[in-house]
Amino acid sequence: MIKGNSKIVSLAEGIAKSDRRSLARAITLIESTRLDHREDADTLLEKILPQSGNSIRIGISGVPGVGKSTFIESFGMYLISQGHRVAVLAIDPSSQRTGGSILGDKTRMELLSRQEAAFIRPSPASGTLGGVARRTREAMLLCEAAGFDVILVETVGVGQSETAVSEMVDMFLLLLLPSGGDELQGIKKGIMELADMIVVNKADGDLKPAANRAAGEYHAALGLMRPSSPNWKPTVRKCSALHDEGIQEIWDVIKEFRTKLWASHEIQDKRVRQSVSWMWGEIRESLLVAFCDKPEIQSALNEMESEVTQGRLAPATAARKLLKLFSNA
Ligand SMILES: Nc1nc2c(ncn2[C@@H]2O[C@H](COP(=O)(O)OP(=O)(O)OP(=O)(O)O)[C@@H](O)[C@H]2O)c(=O)[nH]1
Repeated sequence: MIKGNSKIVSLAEGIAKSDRRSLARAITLIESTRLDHREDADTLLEKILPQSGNSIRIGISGVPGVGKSTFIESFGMYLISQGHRVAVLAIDPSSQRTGGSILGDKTRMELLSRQEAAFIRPSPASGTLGGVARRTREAMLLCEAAGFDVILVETVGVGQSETAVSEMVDMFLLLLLPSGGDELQGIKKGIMELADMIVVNKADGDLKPAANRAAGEYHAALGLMRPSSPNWKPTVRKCSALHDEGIQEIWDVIKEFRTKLWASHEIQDKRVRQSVSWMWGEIRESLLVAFCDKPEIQSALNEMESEVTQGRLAPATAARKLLKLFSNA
């Protein structure tokens, strides 16, 4: 117990001094599924919580190949040149299936990963989307406590993970390719609706005219949607991540977003809502785990399922019987 505590104290001190090794070790601790590690992680999070929150949290999404890592490298290097400290986290749904992460690995952002003012962490490699999102949120708090003032949370454009990311950030950026029309059809409307800014990447060379057209089409498409904030109309920008063009303009938009929505208290309110819904998500996840772990439930589950399958028991009745077993256990 004492040993555990002194470890936590030294981790917290390391984080407060922006020590990257302490930060990396702390994230490994919160990613652990061991019960004693979880308790240590909770103690650590409680300690660092007052130092968290001083950042702009930005979600970045886009289909594979749109240039996310090129963009994050270029954007991150620009931010560092402006005196910021940048943490890159990821939520990678594919890593849950394959056990390997395609996002946030260091080789994808070679230049950025060598910077003292950057911290890159791949997606937690296992667990449900809810579990992975939780650990990314916690990593975000730890990065903030370590003095990173811009947090980028990256995800692949496949749907559910975008929603998870949008629920933990202040602003959501959608990266798109310079091909309107067909692609526009392919993008789920729900994802477009999450975007506070659309960035058409690869606006360079032969792709420039297509990027202009695409930007116009996306602008028109956004115009048809009802903005989620009374103080912010989602906007479209073009850039070439490869040639570092348009990057400053994107940061200008982000700063404008932050200034406006901070003044209107929307960012603060959003963070409060996110925290409360995170708490409920945590309760749901933990209850389900506790439920499935109970031996009484495990031994009754098969029978109940087969009763439901064969139509002998209504699903709701089976659920209630199991819940009763759980609360009596
Ligand atoms: N012309 C041009 N090519 C770019 C630009 N940005 C990225 N690319 C190229 O697009 C390809 C994909 O870029 P990545 O940054 O790996 O894309 P990603 O979205 O991270 O892809 P995944 O790692 O598969 O998710 C690479 O060949 C890049 O060189 C750009 O601004 N202009």
